Amino acid sequence: MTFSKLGCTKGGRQLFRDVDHTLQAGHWLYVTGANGVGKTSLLRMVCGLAPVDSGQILWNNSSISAQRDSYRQDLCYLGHLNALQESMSVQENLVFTSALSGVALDAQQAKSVLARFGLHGRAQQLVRHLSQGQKRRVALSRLALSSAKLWVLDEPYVAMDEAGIQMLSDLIAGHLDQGGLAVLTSHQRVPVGTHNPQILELTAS
Ligand SMILES: Nc1ncnc2c1ncn2[C@@H]1O[C@H](COP(=O)(O)OP(=O)(O)OP(=O)(O)O)[C@@H](O)[C@H]1O
Repeated sequence: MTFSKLGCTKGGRQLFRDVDHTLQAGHWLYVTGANGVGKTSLLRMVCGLAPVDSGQILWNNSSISAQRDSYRQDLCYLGHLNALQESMSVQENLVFTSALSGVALDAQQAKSVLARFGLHGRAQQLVRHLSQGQKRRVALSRLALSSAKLWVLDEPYVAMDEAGIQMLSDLIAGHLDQGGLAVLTSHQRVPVGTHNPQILELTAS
């Protein structure tokens, strides 16, 4: 994935401009910078959730805006919010979001991924009855079910305890080992196995 002279304007204010970076398969990009500098805005552009104001984002050497459907298949995005249906059970949420990406998840698969994320026995519980950290774990367990090549994660470690942080780091490392890519923001520096990050520090323009 390549950023070419990428720029972002919000509310008439230029946040950043002329950002150039290339991320190869098997690597991850750690987007850093002060509060409000535009990290989430950058991630939203990478996901196609916000238009690219200036410059380009290339995926497989062509602009993401020219290949929206196929690009979406290659992408798994976890934002600040967990994007869970609070009134549905944990298992229903996993089945539902898997179906949206064309994967038919059975109960056994759901149980085993939940066990892996320390949520054994929670499959039938309503999401609204989970703690913040448990909700985050459900959201993150979607990554383990995703075959997307590019993971875009906005503050994925928020509300996670030490075991959860390790679990997620191992998951990302496994993804990179298989040739995946990840772009993430975090206000805490997190090691991802032996994978050193490429660092993109945004600064106010
Ligand atoms: N739709 C919008 N209209 C106007 N301003 C916006 C809009 N969206 C974001 N902003 C502003 O753009 C700036 C960057 O926001 P963004 O969420 O990208 O920052 P961030 O680097 O992720 O911050 P943090 O570290 O606090 O999460 C902020 O000043 C924010 O108020």
